[in-house]
Amino acid sequence: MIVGLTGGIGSGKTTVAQIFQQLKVPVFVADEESKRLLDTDADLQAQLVEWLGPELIKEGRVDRAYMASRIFKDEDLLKKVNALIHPAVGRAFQTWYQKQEAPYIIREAAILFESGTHKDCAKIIVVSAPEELRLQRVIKRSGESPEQVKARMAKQWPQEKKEALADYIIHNDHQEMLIPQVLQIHEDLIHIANTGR
Ligand SMILES: CC(C)(COP(=O)(O)OP(=O)(O)OC[C@H]1O[C@@H](n2cnc3c(N)ncnc32)[C@H](O)[C@@H]1O)[C@@H](O)C(=O)NCCC(=O)NCCS
Ligand SMILES: Nc1ncnc2c1ncn2[C@@H]1O[C@H](COP(=O)(O)OP(=O)(O)OP(=O)(O)O)[C@@H](O)[C@H]1O
Repeated sequence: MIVGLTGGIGSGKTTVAQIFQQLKVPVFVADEESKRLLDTDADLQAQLVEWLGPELIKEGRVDRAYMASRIFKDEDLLKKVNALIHPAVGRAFQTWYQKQEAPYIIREAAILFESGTHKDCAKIIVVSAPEELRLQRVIKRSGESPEQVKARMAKQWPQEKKEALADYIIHNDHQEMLIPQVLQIHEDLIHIANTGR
């Protein structure tokens, strides 16, 4: 059974995914696979250089900060990049998924809904946190400016739209503890995987 895990930038998906991993639930992380492809797929790199220019490659690797500075302010470019990378990530997921034997697995992606991937998921978990807190977390983690982080946020669905389609919502706002929320969802998912309801 495929369970989608999503939430806007800085909501805490990765933190939640790590708790599921500790419960021995296999987790596929779309951001990580996307990074691996950027570093290793020569055809993908060549196409990106064509669109973004030779400045994209620094010391043999994709300059991620440069790529972010270009794609999140250019709607057409972002669409093209998404259309190039997302199918490749989807293929990697299928290869990975074939090998899994756990009752359920987690597919983590920031843009699960935006990319249409939610359609492959039996259940969906959305991690939510107030926008200001998400903004501060990401600025602290990445050193990007508020404007840069807001540009990425603007390319993602609003949190309320995601919450409306969620089977489970995890609140990561310092009001509720994360681990008990994850444990309860895990128990429920194991039950569904074993009984079909
Ligand atoms: C532009 C890149 C190189 C910037 O790398 P960086 O290390 O700064 O960010 P990272 O990949 O860790 O992503 C951090 C967060 O940015 C947001 N984000 C990334 N890509 C996108 C996108 N295409 N649309 C909206 N938000 C995005 C997500 O919230 C994500 O969790 C990278 O994000 C990228 O290659 N994006 C395009 C491919 C993509 O969609 N990847 C994400 C899922 S497959
Ligand atoms: N409950 C929390 N308490 C304190 N810090 C937190 C909490 N949740 C997340 N953070 C921190 O906020 C930052 C963003 O969290 P995380 O990386 O899990 O978010 P994400 O949703 O995966 O973001 P992205 O979409 O950018 O990948 C991280 O630096 C993380 O350590």
